[in-house]
Amino acid sequence: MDAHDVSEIPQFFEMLKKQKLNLRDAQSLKGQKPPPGKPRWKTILHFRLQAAGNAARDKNLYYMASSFVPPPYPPCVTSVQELSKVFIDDLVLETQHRGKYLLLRCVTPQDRMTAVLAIAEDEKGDIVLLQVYHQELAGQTPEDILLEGGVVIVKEPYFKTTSGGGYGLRVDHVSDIVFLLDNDKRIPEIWQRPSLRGDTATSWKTRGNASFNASRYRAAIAAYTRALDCSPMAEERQTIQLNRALAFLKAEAFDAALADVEPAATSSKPPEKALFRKAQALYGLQRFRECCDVITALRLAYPSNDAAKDLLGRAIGRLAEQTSGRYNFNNLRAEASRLRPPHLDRATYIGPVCIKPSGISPGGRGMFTTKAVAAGDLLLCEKAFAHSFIGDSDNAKPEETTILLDTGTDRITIGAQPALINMTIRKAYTNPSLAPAVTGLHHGTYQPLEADSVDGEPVVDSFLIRRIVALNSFGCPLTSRDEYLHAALEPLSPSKPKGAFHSCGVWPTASYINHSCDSNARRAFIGDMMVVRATRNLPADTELTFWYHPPSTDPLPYLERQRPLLRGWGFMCKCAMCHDLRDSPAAVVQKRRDLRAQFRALIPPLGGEDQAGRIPGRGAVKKAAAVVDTLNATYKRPAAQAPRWGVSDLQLSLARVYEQRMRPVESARQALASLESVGFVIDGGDLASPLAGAAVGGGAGAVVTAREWGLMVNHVIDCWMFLCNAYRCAGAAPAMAAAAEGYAKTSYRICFGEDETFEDTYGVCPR
Ligand SMILES: C[S@@+](CC[C@H](N)C(=O)[O-])C[C@H]1O[C@@H](n2cnc3c(N)ncnc32)[C@H](O)[C@@H]1O
Repeated sequence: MDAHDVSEIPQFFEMLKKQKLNLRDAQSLKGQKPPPGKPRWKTILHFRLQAAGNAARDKNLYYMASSFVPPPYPPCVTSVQELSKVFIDDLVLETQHRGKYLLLRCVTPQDRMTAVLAIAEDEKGDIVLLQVYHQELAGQTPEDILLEGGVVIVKEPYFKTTSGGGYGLRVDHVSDIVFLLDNDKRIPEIWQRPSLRGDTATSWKTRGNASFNASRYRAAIAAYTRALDCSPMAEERQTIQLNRALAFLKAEAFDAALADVEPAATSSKPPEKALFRKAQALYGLQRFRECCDVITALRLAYPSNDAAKDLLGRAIGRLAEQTSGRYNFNNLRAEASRLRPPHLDRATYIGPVCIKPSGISPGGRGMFTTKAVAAGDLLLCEKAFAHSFIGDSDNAKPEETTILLDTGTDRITIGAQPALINMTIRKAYTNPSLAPAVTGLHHGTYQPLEADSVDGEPVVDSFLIRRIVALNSFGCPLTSRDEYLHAALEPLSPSKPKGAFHSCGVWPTASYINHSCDSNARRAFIGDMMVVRATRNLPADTELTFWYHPPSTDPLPYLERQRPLLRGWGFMCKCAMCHDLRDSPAAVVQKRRDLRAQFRALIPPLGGEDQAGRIPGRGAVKKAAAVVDTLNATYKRPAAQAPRWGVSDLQLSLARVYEQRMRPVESARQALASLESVGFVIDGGDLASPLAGAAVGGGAGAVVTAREWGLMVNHVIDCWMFLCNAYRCAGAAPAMAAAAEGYAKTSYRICFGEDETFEDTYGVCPR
C-alpha cells in the first residue's frame, strides 16, 4: 500500500520482461549439467577482484540495486541426518535437489550484494558460486556470514542460472544452510584446523567472549553454544548461558535469550543478571506486564541497580500505552524527527476492534468495531513488526533504494521492500513466538508448508514472507504531517508521485483492514508507529476500511482506477465511488476531465493565484463557479452516497479565492459545498441563511453541525478552517467559529494521527 509502483513505466516493464525471458530460457536447461566453466584459479581470482571492487565502492555515489523475486521453492523440512550427500558434479540446473545435501567450504571472502556471495568448494575440489539470502542478524556491526575457510551444509541445494548468466547455488531459506563450527565431526579431516581440536567449554566460552567484545554476536552465540555442548560444570554452564543470553539480546533474538536465562531466573536465589536479562527479553517481546513483574522483583532484591530502575520506568510507560492508548504524541514526533531510523520505543495499543470474517473480502477476514466510536477516535496505534527506512535527503542512503521485480505478480516497486523482507524474515526466524503474527497474514494463493521447525531450528519460508510483504506492507513517510506540509509546497514530481513512499513497514494488526475508496478509517504515521482513527461516527460491529491506493481527484475510467488494486491485491473495489465510475460512460468521464481542465485554466490549484501572484478576477470566478455546476450535473448519485472528490477540491479553491477577496459569505458557502461534495451532511453554517444571518453580529443560537462525516481527504481540514475564518470575519456567533475549528482539529487528528501540532500548523485563528 502506498509503495512507489512503477509497473507501468515502460523502462521498468522492459526489465521485467527481460527477466521473465531469462527465466524461461533457464527453464529450458532444467535437469541438464552446466557446461564446463572457467578454470578454478581464474574463477576465484575474478571473484576476489570483484568483491574487493564492491567493498571499495563509494557508498555515497548514487546507485540503485535491483532485486528479482524468483519462482518459489519450498524450504527443507527434513533433518540433515536423513539427507544424503551429493557433490557439485552431481548437480543439475534449475533443480532443487530434494533429499540431498552438499558439504562446502568457502574459498574466498564474501561479497555483499542483495545476497551474500562466496565461491565454495566440495571435498573433490570442484567449486561453485554460493548465494545466500536473508541471513543478516541484528547487531551493531555487519558480520561476515560466509567466512573464508568456513564450512557449511547446504540442505536440498537449488542449482540455477544466475542473473549474470553464470551458474550458482541459491539459498533463500534461512534454515537451509547450516554453519559448522570448527571441531564439528561432520567436517572432513582434510578441512579440520588442527590447532582447535579437543577444545573445552572454557576455551569456547573465551572465544565467545572475544567475539562478543568485537560485537560479532552471531559468532559469539555459536561459540557459547559449542561451549555448552562440552558439558561444563553447573556454575560454568550458568555463566555461559547468561553470556549467551546477552549475545541473543544484542541479536534481538528475545525468545532464545529468555530460554537461556530461565533456569537461573527461576532458581531459589536468582542472580541479578538473570533477572535483568529476563526483563530485557520480555521487554523486547513486548510482554510489558511480565517485564514489570520481573523488574519489580529485581528492584526488591537489588535496590541499587539503577539500570533496572530505568527499565522499570520504561516498562510502566509501555504498559500504560498498551492498555489505555494514551500517548504523548509530541514526544513521539520529537523522537521520530531525531532518531534514524525512526524506530520509537513505544507499545502497541489495540482499541475497540476485533478481527472476524469480512463482509467485503470474500472468504477473508476484516477488522470490526466492538463498540460505537466517534469520528477521530483512536482505533489502533501499532508499532511496526518491521520497518525499513530510507531517509530524507540529509540522511539518505541511496544504495538502500532497490527496484524489486516480482515475476510472480508482475509488480515492480522502488523502495526499501527487499530490506523489509529481510527484516521480517529475520525477526520471524529469530523470535518464533512472534512469527505467527506475520505468517498468519493474508498470502493469496501461495501454499506454505505446514512444518515450522527442523533439527530444533525454526523454519521460515522466505517466499511466504515475500508474498505477505507484497500484499500487506505499507509505504510510509517519516511523519504524515510533515509529508503533507512538504507536498503542499513542492511541485509534483514525475519521479515519485505524491502519496508513494520508499520507506515501508509491516504492521500486522492494521493489515486486517480491507480496502474501500469510500473508507471509514484512516492511517497516519509517526516514525514506525501507525495511528488508525475512525473518520466517521460508527456503530458497533462496523467493518473498518481504509484505502490501499488513494482515490484521485482526476476522473479516471473505471478500469484504470481498478488496475492498481487488481495488480497489487487481486480485487476490484465495489464502493459507491467506484460504482459511480463503472456506471459513467467514457464520454462522461472525459467531460469531467475537460471541465476540470477548464476550471484550472481559470483558477490554478495553489492559493488560487496565477503565476504573477494575481487573485482571479470576478469574471473568472463566476465562470469557474458555472463550470462546477456543470461538473456536478454529470453525477447521478447524490454526493452523500457517492462522494465527488473531483468536485470538492475545485470548490475549495473557490472558497480560498473568496476568502482572499474578503467575501466571507461566499467563502463559507463554497467551503460547505466542498465538504458536502465529499459526503458530509451539515446542518446550519450558511451565513446567508436566515438563522445564521440572525447570528451575524454575535447573536446566539446559530450552529454548524456535521450530522454525517464524509470522505476524509486532507483538504477537509482546510474546508473547516475556511469556515472558521469566514464566521469570524462576518462576525457570526462565536459558537459557529468554535465548532468549525473543532471539526478542523478532529479532521487534522484523523489525517495526521495527532492534534498536538494543530496550532503550530494552522496558527490560532484570530478571535
Ligand atoms: C491486507 S489483506 C486484508 C486482510 C484480508 N482480507 C485477510 O483476510 O487477511 C489484503 C487482501 O484482502 C482482500 N481485500 C481487501 N480489500 C478488499 C475489497 N475491497 N474487496 C475484496 N477483497 C479485498 C484482498 O484479497 C487483498 O489481497
